Amino acid sequence: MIPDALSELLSATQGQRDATWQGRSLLVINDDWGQLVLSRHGGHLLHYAPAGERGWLWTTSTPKAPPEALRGGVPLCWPWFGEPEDGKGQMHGLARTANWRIDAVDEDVEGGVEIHLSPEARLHDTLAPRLVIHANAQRLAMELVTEHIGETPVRLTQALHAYFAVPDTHQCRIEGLGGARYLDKLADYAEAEQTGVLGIRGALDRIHHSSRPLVLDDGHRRLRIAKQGSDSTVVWHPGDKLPGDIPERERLNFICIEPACTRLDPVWLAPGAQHVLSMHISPETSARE
Ligand SMILES: O=P(O)(O)OC[C@H]1O[C@@H](O)[C@H](O)[C@@H](O)[C@@H]1O
Repeated sequence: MIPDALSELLSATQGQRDATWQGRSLLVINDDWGQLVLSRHGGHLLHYAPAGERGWLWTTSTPKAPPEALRGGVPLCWPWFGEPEDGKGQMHGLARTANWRIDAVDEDVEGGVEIHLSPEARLHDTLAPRLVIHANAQRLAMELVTEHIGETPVRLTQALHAYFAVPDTHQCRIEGLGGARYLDKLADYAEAEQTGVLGIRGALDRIHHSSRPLVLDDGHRRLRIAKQGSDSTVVWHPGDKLPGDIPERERLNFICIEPACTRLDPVWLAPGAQHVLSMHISPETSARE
């Protein structure tokens, strides 16, 4: 589900074009394979839909203007997830509020598009990120690549903080986390184990220790969410206490499922090394649990 203004931009677009929305510079693609909207602010994917389908991602209709982060789509949490370790700096890192450059848009790659982005300015002394997005009628994949360009090992935490669009959060079932240990952020990081399918009934904020693929079943559609380079899966919904940039009428239109590297599995990157955090989303047709 995306704001009407973005739907109108897409309707007025054939192929690809640049546009602006809410102070953000966008790349808008409406092609035979499907649709995609990408904001340069944050290197932030706001929308993806295979042709003829309802969008897979939710984006708020009342976003804050830059330099604030936008809620929805897939914000990039980098080079830290959550609060910074030293207490200095903004929640979820610098990438989601930085300006990113679109380095390349390759059309007709596997029947869709491949987009390469990198930050306009340096975001870290020794780590350099870049993002690759692959989209076609069958799948959406994202790779957040981090290269170590310095001299000493560095600790990295991060997330692809995806907001999935759903008709009713309370009807969703998340399959594939059964047996995984998790930290419950709403209970002072108490540790527990997930039993069976995860349903959402209210506020939820958990870091699951898992590298397994999941299925998000929203009652109408089943999406398979696979990942690499990540042993943490964060599941978040604010419940009734909505952040100011989510209108009440959209409260149950999303659920966040975030492939991540967190305090459970920080990456220690050595000089010259590279880490890839990736997420691969595709339709799932068979029941798993
Ligand atoms: O409001 P923000 O900074 O976008 O964060 C939203 C949520 O993001 C989730 O990833 C965190 O686990 C939550 O604790 C947090 O509240």
